Amino acid sequence: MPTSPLVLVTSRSFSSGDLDLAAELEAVGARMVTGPSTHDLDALRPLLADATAWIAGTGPVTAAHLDAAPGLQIVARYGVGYEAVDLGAAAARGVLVTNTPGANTGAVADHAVALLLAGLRDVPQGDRGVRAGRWAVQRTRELGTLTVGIVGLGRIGRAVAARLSGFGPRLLGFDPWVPPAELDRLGIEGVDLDTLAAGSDVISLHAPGEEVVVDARFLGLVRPALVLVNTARATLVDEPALAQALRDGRLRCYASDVLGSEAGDHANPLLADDLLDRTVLTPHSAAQTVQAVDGMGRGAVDAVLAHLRGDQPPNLVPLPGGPR
Ligand SMILES: NC(=O)C1=CN([C@@H]2O[C@H](COP(=O)(O)OP(=O)(O)OC[C@H]3O[C@@H](n4cnc5c(N)ncnc54)[C@H](O)[C@@H]3O)[C@@H](O)[C@H]2O)C=CC1
Ligand SMILES: O=C(O)C(=O)COP(=O)(O)O
Repeated sequence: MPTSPLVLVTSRSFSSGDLDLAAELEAVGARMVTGPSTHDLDALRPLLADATAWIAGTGPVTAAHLDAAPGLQIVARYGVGYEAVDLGAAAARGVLVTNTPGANTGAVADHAVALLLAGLRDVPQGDRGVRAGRWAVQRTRELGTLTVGIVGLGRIGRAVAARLSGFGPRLLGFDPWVPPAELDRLGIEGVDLDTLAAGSDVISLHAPGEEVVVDARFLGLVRPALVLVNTARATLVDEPALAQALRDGRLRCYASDVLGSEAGDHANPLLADDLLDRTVLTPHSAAQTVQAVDGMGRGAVDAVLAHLRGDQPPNLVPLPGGPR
């Protein structure tokens, strides 16, 4: 192990759970520094210059970040999604990448159901109305009578399906990498994306944010009463097209934990005042439970400690051109 390796931490909630992870790093002689979770390159440059390991938040990890970190050996994503990490650039520089699969599955699945029900049953509108002295109600629909489409049937998508099965809706699913027989076993009808778009009253997104799924074409297929739930990534959605579709009444509600402009940028089209009653938004908080924060921290620190010991870290993300 190099003398006193520097571990850069840029996740919002590292060590805010019950574990003292900073102490675990210090116990092996590592020094820990923290940087902004936005991964602002200018702010990170002086910290990256000396870093051996980077416990990274959801911000971008680009070739420029890696070039600013000549001694960096491992990027341990604190969390699951790694679409913002330039894997090709990491591979080219011999930098390992890990993530923490499963650490926040329950937290995010719970949150998806919370957003789904809030959007379906007008919970935020009701709250605002009561506070303003308005007790007017709109009829809403019961989840058990509806069809829910789940895009992405990995850990979180399946956990959402399991939670929803208690409510009794029909479940449709789209995931090109899960065989139809496997979906059958989970009580989910496997369909193509267009069938899911046209046939669902609620759609919940659980695919990685590597490509746009909800684009203008998709929005042209959906039902006017649709509640669209996104606890995955903003990059799955064409946000300007979605804002326009909500405005035109082509779907009922967007309930989302993720926005293209996070951390206080009010320029996002979905934050327009006239869409207040058609959106339910949370601040990327789906994974922020005590259990998930500990799980993500545990996973990231275990990866860094294994690497510093000279062992293969758990949960290596396959890199382009690599063996896995
Ligand atoms: N809001 C938050 O705080 C959190 C968000 N996430 C996001 O949720 C995503 C899913 O997480 P997990 O279920 O743990 O990952 P996972 O890797 O277990 O599942 C992802 C599934 O999506 C499928 N998939 C890939 N491309 C697809 C496509 N184009 N259409 C449909 N399915 C596709 C894969 O085959 C896989 O089954 C993560 O990639 C991450 O971006 C994850 C945790 C916390
Ligand atoms: O696991 C993921 O991919 C997440 O999005 C978690 O994000 P967070 O650690 O809550 O900023």
